[in-house]
Amino acid sequence: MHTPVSPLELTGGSVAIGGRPILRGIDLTVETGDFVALMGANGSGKTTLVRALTGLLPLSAGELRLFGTPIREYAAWSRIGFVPQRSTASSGVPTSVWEVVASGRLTHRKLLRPLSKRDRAAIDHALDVVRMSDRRHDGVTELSGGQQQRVLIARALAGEPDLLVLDEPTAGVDLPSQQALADALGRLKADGATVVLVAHELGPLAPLVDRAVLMRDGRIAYDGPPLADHEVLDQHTHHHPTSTPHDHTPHFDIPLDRR
Ligand SMILES: Nc1ncnc2c1ncn2[C@@H]1O[C@H](COP(=O)(O)OP(=O)(O)OP(=O)(O)O)[C@@H](O)[C@H]1O
Repeated sequence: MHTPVSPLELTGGSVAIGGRPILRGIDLTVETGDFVALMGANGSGKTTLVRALTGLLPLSAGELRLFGTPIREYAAWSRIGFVPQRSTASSGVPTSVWEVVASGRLTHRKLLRPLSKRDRAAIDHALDVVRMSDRRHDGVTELSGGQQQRVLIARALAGEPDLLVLDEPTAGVDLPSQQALADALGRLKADGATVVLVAHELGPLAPLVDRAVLMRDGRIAYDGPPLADHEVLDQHTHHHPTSTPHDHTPHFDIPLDRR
């Protein structure tokens, strides 16, 4: 439960894709129990950073340690739960909510063994945390986008990770579902979970976030307590925060207090 080492420790981390530098010299340490939001404009490098942090993208420079172990020696992948961006819970094959969540236990199971009592308990608990227990027999395609996102979080939770990384869990999700997601993440936080999530806007997640890491052009521009809208604007830019995505104007539309 009490991990003496940092779940994530990236020093001087750089990533280049197709020879183009995308992340430059990132220093980021996440401690046990942190609830971190990676924020920033479109294209600032948030998704690339979470992919690098979870070992999905190689570093071109720098060092990454996961739970104290250098990435090249790291093997305990079941300690990390990853919910990728805008993933769909199903690809046309009718799959039940329970099956999707149960697939999150795969890293814990011996091949071809039936689910153990412990597996079933972890699956039930994960469904309960996201409040989807009563939908366990439904097909995932019958669910709203927000409910599907909760199922994907439950799938990651079923693996009982020590670190949960989520890429834009609230993107494209209606406000009541965002609130339901925030409630689920709030229950995890209350249990001492370590969470790193990408968020364009915090919305209902704002009260949970202890630390905001603001990305700008592949670098960390700010790392500290979440700032209110006007403070962010005062500190970083005088541009009105309505610039279009993928332009090169720095914009910090982080409506922490909106809604
Ligand atoms: N596979 C790739 N090939 C080429 N360029 C890429 C690739 N992945 C990301 N990039 C580029 O890297 C930069 C950072 O992208 P990234 O997706 O990390 O940003 P982001 O902050 O997550 O943006 P968004 O909010 O739009 O998801 C962008 O300029 C993007 O075009």
